[in-house]
Amino acid sequence: KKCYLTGRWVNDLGSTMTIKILNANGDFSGIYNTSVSATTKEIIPSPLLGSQHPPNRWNQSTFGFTIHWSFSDSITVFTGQCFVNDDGKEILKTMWLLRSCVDKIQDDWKAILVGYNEFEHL
Ligand SMILES: O=C(O)CCCC[C@@H]1SC[C@H]2[C@@H]1NC(=O)N2C(=O)OCc1ccccc1
Repeated sequence: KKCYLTGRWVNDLGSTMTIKILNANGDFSGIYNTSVSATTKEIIPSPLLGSQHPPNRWNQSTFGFTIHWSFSDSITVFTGQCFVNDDGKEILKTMWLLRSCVDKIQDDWKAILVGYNEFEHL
């Protein structure tokens, strides 16, 4: 059983994403709907662009994507791997780096958050 990135995913925080394959070298795009916010701004869907190892090696492929948040000045980069677990379910194990926009360089130290999330196919 192979793990295909295309389609809809939900993570342990309840955030969802939809991935569509762009081309044969594994580039993809999609939409990310986060369910958690560090801001008071209204959360809206945000575009993502990414790439994964060549489709001819779909099984357990590694990938990365960037989310250009539509409701903040932050950028988040995810990286992970697509696994099929013992029950035959497709799981994305990911970690991300969030770069939030700080007002001055002296605040650069507090501009990065790191996180990890597991996604299941919807
Ligand atoms: O979505 C998931 O399930 C995993 C990712 C975690 C939530 C992401 S981090 C960047 C973005 C999303 N939520 C949020 O408030 N964001 C944001 O950009 O807020 C602006 C901000 C961030 C940090 C500090 C202050 C403001």
